[in-house]
Amino acid sequence: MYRILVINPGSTSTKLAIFENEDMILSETLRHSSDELSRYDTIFDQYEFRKGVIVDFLEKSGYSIHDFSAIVGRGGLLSPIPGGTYEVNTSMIDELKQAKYGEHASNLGAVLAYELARIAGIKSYIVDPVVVDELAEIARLSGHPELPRKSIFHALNQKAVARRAAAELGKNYEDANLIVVHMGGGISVGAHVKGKVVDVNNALDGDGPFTPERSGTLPLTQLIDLCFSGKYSKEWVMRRIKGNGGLVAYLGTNSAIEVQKRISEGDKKAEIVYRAMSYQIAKWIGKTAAAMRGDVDAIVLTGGLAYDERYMISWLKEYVSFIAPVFVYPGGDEEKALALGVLRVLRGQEKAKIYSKEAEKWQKIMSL
Ligand SMILES: Nc1ncnc2c1ncn2[C@@H]1O[C@H](COP(=O)(O)OP(=O)(O)O)[C@@H](O)[C@H]1O
Ligand SMILES: CCCC(=O)OP(=O)(O)O
Repeated sequence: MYRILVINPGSTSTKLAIFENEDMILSETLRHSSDELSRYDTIFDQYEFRKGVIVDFLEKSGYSIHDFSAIVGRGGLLSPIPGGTYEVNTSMIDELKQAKYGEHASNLGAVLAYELARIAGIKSYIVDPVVVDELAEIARLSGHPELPRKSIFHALNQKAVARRAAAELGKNYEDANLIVVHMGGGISVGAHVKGKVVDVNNALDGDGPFTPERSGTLPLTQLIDLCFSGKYSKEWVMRRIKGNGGLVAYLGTNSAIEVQKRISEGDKKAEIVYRAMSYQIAKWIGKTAAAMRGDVDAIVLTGGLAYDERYMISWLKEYVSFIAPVFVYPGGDEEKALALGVLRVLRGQEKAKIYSKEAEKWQKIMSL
């Protein structure tokens, strides 16, 4: 029997789980408020805080770090690579620590898994990191050659729930056309065409609907004016669009649970802002349906916000049900997908990929 520790750092949460083979025997989600996270200047500054959450979880549940066969973390901002299970290595860790490809909580997944695995003398892995890139050539153009579009999204959960939806439709994932919408701290809307995510908004960098903590796409020239007004630093502007944008900017909270409560108590501003977020998500779904020429088998809604049947899900259904049937998978399958990715490697069904080799191969293909 293999016992696997799963570490999933999100922008608003840390999710932990313990698997014995395919079975999840324990799990916990710790939610982090924007105030709590605003104490840290960089993602790496959160390392001790997030590690403390894991140590507490293990202590509470009576496990030691020596009880595991392997540790798997959510994969962060690396060079673009194909999907799969990767063994964590030092070149990956160096890039994540330096935030070479940007700052996001998922950068801590590999680092935490690696450091804890080192103590236990076992291996650590990541699966389908946020930089999985399957974009169609046409989707890479932004409107200016110096600013190509990038594939940064909830690849792990998008792929996992897309397979679940395809199975529900009686199809193989490789034969299905799906729009998958992950709604967490960030929001990504992916066009899954026959097993590949051929288009998706960059969920991290100012592209897409606004989210619990991000601004999404902003009016471009107004943003440029703000940046050059002389009043703000680059760091300040970055913070305003990532971490302090979206619900945090309008309502002072990254918690949709809190926003729902305010709406049910009659708070009109909370209702307008939350409705605007659903309206923007719906517009991205419509735009993605057009990119798929309307050939959509199902729309899949997932992530933390998909628990909100009363407002978010019912509003979205009003807007987009005309496109295709809507499946709702609240939360998602991230922890299971991480554990299964590692199990395939431990059982010898798949070889773990090597990060630098895959990144190099990808770069060669892209420069053809
Ligand atoms: N039961 C729920 N009802 C409504 N919103 C929820 C619920 N659970 C979580 N959320 C909201 O989902 C968002 C976080 O989603 P999640 O997928 O856990 O994000 P992340 O992994 O980015 O931290 C938060 O705004 C949180 O308040
Ligand atoms: C970096 C893209 C994935 C993302 O936005 O994750 P969170 O929802 O955890 O912030």
